Amino acid sequence: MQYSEIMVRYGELSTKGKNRKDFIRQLGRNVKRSLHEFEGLEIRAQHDRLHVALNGVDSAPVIERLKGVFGIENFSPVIKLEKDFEAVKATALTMIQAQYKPGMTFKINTKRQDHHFEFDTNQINDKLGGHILRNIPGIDVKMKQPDITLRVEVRLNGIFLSSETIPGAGGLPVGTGGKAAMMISGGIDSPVAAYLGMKRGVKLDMVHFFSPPYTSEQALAKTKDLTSKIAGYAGSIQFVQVPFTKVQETIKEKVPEGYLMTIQRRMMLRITAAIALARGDKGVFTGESLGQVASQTLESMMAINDVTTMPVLRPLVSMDKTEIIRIAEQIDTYDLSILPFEDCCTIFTPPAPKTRPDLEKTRNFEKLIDVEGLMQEALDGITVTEIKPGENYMNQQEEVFAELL
Ligand SMILES: Nc1ncnc2c1ncn2[C@@H]1O[C@H](COP(=O)(O)OP(=O)(O)OP(=O)(O)O)[C@@H](O)[C@H]1O
Repeated sequence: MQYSEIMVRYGELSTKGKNRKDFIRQLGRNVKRSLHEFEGLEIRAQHDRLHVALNGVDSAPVIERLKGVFGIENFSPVIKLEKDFEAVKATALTMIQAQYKPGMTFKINTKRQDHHFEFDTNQINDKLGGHILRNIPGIDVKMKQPDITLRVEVRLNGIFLSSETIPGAGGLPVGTGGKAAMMISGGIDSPVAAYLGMKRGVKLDMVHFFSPPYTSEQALAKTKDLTSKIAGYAGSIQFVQVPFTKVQETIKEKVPEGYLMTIQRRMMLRITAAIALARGDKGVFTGESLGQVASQTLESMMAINDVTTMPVLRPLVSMDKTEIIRIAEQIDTYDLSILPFEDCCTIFTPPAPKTRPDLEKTRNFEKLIDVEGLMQEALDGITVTEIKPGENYMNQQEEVFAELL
């Protein structure tokens, strides 16, 4: 069916009073960015709804994209007709026929803005309902929770028909909640935490630590691919890669084994907080949850958090692994995450790290390394890449390997 426009209903932002205007403007920008390659679309963000005029563009791929934009409660593809009631009847029938399966019920729901139109609301409901009943044998009318609701809006500039309400991604438009740094590994959890952070309207810069030659180019490429998946919800994401080999080697050489992991994490958080500050980010997100591994006890979090006053946000803190995996599957990061590439943290983690590190001991052991010097060296080595949806870094790596062979 060739629709003329998609009508988008706002989510939570409608309750946000004075911020409403900013939210609508940001959502408009985000929708434009996510639909940028469809030529001919006209996007108008108005105070109650956002309209995407299709101007002949196929609605199916546009609908798929809109499903990933935060701040949208739901949306409906709409057909706009001139005020010709015969045409309205014919189109209404085609729309319901397209959705009808034996046993289904329907109702017509009319709103009339143009009070000069030849029929009033009840007449329109009756006439269209009768036309459907006569032409689709077996279909029944049901007022409460019918399977199909055909919405008819008689506006000043035409008659608008819609019969489908497609759920949106919910949440708040990315960008309305400020900006933060996200510590992303190649694992299952951090991409899910990133998704949940963005769902609350936060724009994220990804920060990733890698340790060549202990971690491979493929492991780095995999994390970039995960970022590309998440970028589908944000338009594009800045990926900050931080060389971490020297820090890890020094810690391994100088610090007692039980405290290796805690001090490594402190260095990671310190460096991330410095990057965040320099980029105007107001917090650090991680994929930690309570009680999964040694770094994720309250004692451990206290010993690690000690290095910064920036808020450290952990959207997964109370989730079970099965819940996290379910979201990873839904956002299509799971299959990538489980590819077996090494992470710099796991490589240098001793078999028995302290699960309840002591804060004073941690601070004292850390004095054995040159914190400032190592931090500066890592910061001097960072590379920033702009990552867009649909990019594929792992394949590029395979091509490089193929050339070398
Ligand atoms: N190489 C890395 N670069 C950036 N952040 C990292 C890195 N490794 C771990 N982190 C951060 O520390 C958090 C905890 O990592 P850890 O490996 O202990 O747990 P995890 O539950 O396996 O997390 P994930 O599945 O995200 O790797 C990660 O979610 C991420 O936020």
